[in-house]
Amino acid sequence: MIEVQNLTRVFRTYKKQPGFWGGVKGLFKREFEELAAAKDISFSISEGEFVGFLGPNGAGKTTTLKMLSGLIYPTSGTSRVGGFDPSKRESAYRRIFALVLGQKNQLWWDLPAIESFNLLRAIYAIPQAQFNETLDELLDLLDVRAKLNVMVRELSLGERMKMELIAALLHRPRVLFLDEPTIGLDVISQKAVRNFLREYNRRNKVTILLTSHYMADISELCDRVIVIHHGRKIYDGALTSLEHRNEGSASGDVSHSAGVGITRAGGKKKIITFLPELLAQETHSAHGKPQPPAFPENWCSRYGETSRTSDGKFTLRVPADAVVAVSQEILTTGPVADITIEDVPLEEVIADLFSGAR
Ligand SMILES: Nc1ncnc2c1ncn2[C@@H]1O[C@H](COP(=O)(O)OP(=O)(O)OP(=O)(O)O)[C@@H](O)[C@H]1O
Repeated sequence: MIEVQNLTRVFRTYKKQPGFWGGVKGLFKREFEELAAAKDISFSISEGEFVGFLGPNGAGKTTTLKMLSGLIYPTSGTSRVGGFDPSKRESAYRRIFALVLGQKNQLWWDLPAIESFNLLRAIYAIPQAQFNETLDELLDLLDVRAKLNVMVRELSLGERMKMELIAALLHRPRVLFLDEPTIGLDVISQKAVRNFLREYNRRNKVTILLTSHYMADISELCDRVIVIHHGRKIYDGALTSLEHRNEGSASGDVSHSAGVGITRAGGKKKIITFLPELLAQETHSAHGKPQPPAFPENWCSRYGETSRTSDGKFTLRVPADAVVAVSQEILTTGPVADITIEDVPLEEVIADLFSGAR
């Protein structure tokens, strides 16, 4: 459905010197700076796929989505979406895709959403019966029927985003480009939008490319992610494989743990956090005799990647296949008030990937 080959976009911007004289100088001698916002990006996406498009601020995500939507021309490279070349801006192409920019509105601010929807029906020449049916389905899925006649400017951010999604989907696009659709929304609205997108993708087999800085959006919706950094693609594959990349060097340090046979084999890592009990007694003497703490400060230094928080909790990163053995060792070493085992947060995995690319 989406084929991108060596897509590149270079922006040329005027570098103005500071101050009044800098401005005057610029009238006679202009200095330009070139920035490749997207460099040689290639990927292909099949019909019905829901793909996360990740990258830090300024990585080139919006620039790529704008090229795929025909809003800006590529400097070089080609793309085809649903068989169309977006840069030709054909009317037939506009009917098969939609772009939702979380930070921009396409609804008229001073009109109720229904008025904008009716206008879009006319623009896309959507047959009335199809329009009614689609609108009905979307209003139910997004639960905003009661807000249809409220001025857009009076809607909450979450309600407005839901209306923006309806506006984008009225013409039943086959491809949906979503640029941070949950930005600024509270957790409940984020969840509602995510549930909607999952259900809509499942029901209609729409191909979706989603950018978001909220990793919950990505982990809940996308099986595959494409990651770009400084305009270049640095990862394209399954989200689970990306999570498995956080196996790294530290896992090797765990192998010589005293009582536990921990393999060096990579695999996904987990975080074990525990709070030793009776912290107060550790540093005081019982019956006049000094008690060595069950978990001295350096207790888990053998585990390589460990730390201790100011509230006394130990945090260990261990290979997933060592979690049971390490937990058992912790629980037999001394009394523990609390213990949790978690996956390494996706935010951290992605941040590691970015810093590696840098
Ligand atoms: N019209 C433009 N003229 C000049 N430079 C631009 C233009 N649009 C984008 N850029 C630059 O291109 C780079 C990529 O911008 P882009 O908006 O694609 O990043 P992004 O990955 O979407 O970032 P964010 O997550 O912050 O939205 C940035 O350095 C930006 O300043």
